[in-house]
Amino acid sequence: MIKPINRDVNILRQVSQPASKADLPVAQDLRDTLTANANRCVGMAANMIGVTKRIIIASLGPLQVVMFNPQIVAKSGPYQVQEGCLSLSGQRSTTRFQKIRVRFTNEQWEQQELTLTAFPAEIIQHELDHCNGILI
Ligand SMILES: CSCC[C@H](NC=O)C(=O)O
Repeated sequence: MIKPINRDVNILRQVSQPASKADLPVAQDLRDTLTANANRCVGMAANMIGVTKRIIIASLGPLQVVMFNPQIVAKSGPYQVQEGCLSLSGQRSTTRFQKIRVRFTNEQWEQQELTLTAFPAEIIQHELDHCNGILI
């Protein structure tokens, strides 16, 4: 279901709780909401739709990838970049890493790892910050 975008910083600043299998339906809400906002958004964390669980979605090329309990297990190549966020106005400068390895649970509830670079890596870092209550 398409959900309203949460702009309440009291919720956005909370550290999200680990996700469990019971949270699988949140994936569809994230997919629907990202699709509805695809003209201005490339990724979301569950707290952006008011669910303070560690779940993110990212548009990686043509795919929308949902990750439960994502963790960055390796990173290299720091750089500065200007980013925006659907939950905030304006753009802000932040530090990201050019290359990351992310470990997560997929929608089949299997553990998976992906190595990502450049913009896909940036999206994951932005959304994972949301899970930790960190805003750009
Ligand atoms: C480059 S990372 C930017 C991610 C941002 N989404 C909000 O969580 C967005 O603009 O889609």
